[in-house]
Amino acid sequence: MNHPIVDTDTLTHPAVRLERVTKDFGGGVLGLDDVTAEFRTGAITVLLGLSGSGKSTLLRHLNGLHRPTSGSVSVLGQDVASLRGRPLRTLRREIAVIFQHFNLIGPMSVLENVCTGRLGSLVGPRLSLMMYPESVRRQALEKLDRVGLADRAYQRADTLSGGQQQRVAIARALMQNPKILLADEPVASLDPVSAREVMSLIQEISSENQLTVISSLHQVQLAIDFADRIVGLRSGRIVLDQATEGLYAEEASEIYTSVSGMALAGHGGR
Ligand SMILES: Nc1ncnc2c1ncn2[C@@H]1O[C@H](COP(=O)(O)OP(=O)(O)OP(=O)(O)O)[C@@H](O)[C@H]1O
Repeated sequence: MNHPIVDTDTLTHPAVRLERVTKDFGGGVLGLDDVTAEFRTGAITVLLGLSGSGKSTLLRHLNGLHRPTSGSVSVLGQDVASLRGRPLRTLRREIAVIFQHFNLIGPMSVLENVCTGRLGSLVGPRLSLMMYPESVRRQALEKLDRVGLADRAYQRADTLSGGQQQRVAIARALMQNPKILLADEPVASLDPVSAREVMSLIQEISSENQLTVISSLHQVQLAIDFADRIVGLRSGRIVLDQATEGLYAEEASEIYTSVSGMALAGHGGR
């Protein structure tokens, strides 16, 4: 009997669900304010919003770096806030994170940096390339090849351009074989061409691996071009939740108006 290749149960259930999540940082600051949202398996969702609107706070709830003051966060069917120790580490292996500043170890080779993506599942310190099992080094080379940088494997990471460094960070993330990729302003430090290349790579990888991507961004146009859905935050609340299909460039500034609560400069700002 043939078994289905795609796990339909996984596809129909959201990878992530937040239910009435509030994060009170004290002093009257609500990082999140009664947020309810679902993030579908294999979809790319972009979080938009002004600085301080709660995008990073939301992302940090998904891998247990923040715990909600009230409400619940379910990731891959698990209640994140109830996890500690090993079960939390196990869940975190399913969740890769990439950052604005790439977080590579500059003096180390590109290949060594990619190998560190497997550190969570290896026992003992791995300080040099030769200390990684051959299978890990081979896998790292494959991931580098996937992001188009196999020819840079033995170069120091800090000699690469910003766009290339982010692609190395994506290769490192892929070493976890993650189910979820959290991207905290992944292209904020890049020029517009490199930014599009990185977003395009994330889109391809998401579709190849049914990878659920949740990314904060500041560029509405990139969100429209590369995401399935936009979630807008303002003062910790969701003020917009919209599929990008059929959304046109002219609507971009309108979206930002809803997210920021003010019109963009040059578009009738008050
Ligand atoms: N650890 C913390 N302690 C106290 N307040 C915090 C903490 N982390 C975030 N905040 C506050 O919560 C609110 C949301 O911050 P957050 O970093 O999530 O915003 P953001 O949308 O990611 O901003 P940016 O685009 O600048 O990264 C802000 O008012 C911020 O000052």
